[in-house]
Amino acid sequence: MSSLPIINIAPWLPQNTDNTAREAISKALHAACLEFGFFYLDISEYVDPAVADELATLARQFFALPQEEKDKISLSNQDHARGYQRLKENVTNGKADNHEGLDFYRPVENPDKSRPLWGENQFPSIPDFKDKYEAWVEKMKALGLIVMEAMALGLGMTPEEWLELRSQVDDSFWVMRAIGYPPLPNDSDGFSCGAHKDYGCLTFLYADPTPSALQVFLRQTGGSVVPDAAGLPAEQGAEEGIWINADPLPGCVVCNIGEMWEIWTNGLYKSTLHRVVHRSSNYRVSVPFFFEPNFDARVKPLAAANRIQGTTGTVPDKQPVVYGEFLMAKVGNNFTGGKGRYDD
Ligand SMILES: O=C(O)CCC(=O)C(=O)O
Ligand SMILES: [Fe+2]
Repeated sequence: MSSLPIINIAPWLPQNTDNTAREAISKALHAACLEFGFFYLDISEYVDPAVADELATLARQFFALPQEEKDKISLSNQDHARGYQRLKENVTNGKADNHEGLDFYRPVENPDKSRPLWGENQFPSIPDFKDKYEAWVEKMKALGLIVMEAMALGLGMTPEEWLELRSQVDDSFWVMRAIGYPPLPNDSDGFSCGAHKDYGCLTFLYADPTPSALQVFLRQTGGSVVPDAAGLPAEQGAEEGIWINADPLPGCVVCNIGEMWEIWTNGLYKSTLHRVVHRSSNYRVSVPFFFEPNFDARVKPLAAANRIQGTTGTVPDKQPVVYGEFLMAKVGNNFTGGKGRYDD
């Protein structure tokens, strides 16, 4: 059992126009982001859950291929970001993660694989794979804008303020991943995926039904400091709280906010640590979609957040970032030290 809220996005779908219902959802999003930074988003009225299942099945087919087949679309053929990444190639907090992955990013004009992040996506030659994944990307991009608008209202933004925020996310530099997790060996002191915060805007995670794999760190004053936090940035490692399971729920994606929301809200909303510890005997598959700001978006504290904070005292403004520069700094390590995307 977990205590993360379940929020149904249905009232915000274009065909539904009941403003009272929309406001209630926006309030629920605001409360969830203040308290957890994580929630279940019920999208069963938006997509047929069978479509998400198909993505997991396709990913499973790919990961089941012989190693040399998978290596044919290795990220080292490209910009070291787009493509297949072997088991344990990703490193978080100094430890190899017990997963393999396949990453796709927003296509770029004039691709150049010698430039970080600027190469071309590589799709497996499994029938339907490319079409089904591209269709999901389109669905999730549209969902990103819907959730952002609902959150803007929850934060008390005016329609004009929303339009300005919308212009920062309307050409999202999105990332789509398929991740394959063999069981973590019992004697391993590592993680399937080490504790990290997502660095962008909104993550929509669909995972197969495997329970007790994804864990979310609930901040609780008086709880113990982050266990197993070795290697985390000090201010994160010093947070107090407990780990809870965020098991998949039918019809829902697990949604969490990334570090860009911390900046937009000047720390009012916190991006939350999570990790994967998969010790059951099956091969687990998850397919997160990362809805991110535009590459050139200048992300800075929003006036609406300052209005809320103004009532509780003065909070120093967080430093603005240009999303693309922030992203390059995050993944830049991949290209030099062979470090992974979750490393700070
Ligand atoms: O596989 C999961 O459940 C979570 C993956 C994750 O946190 C990520 O890719 O950022
Ligand atoms: Fe994550």
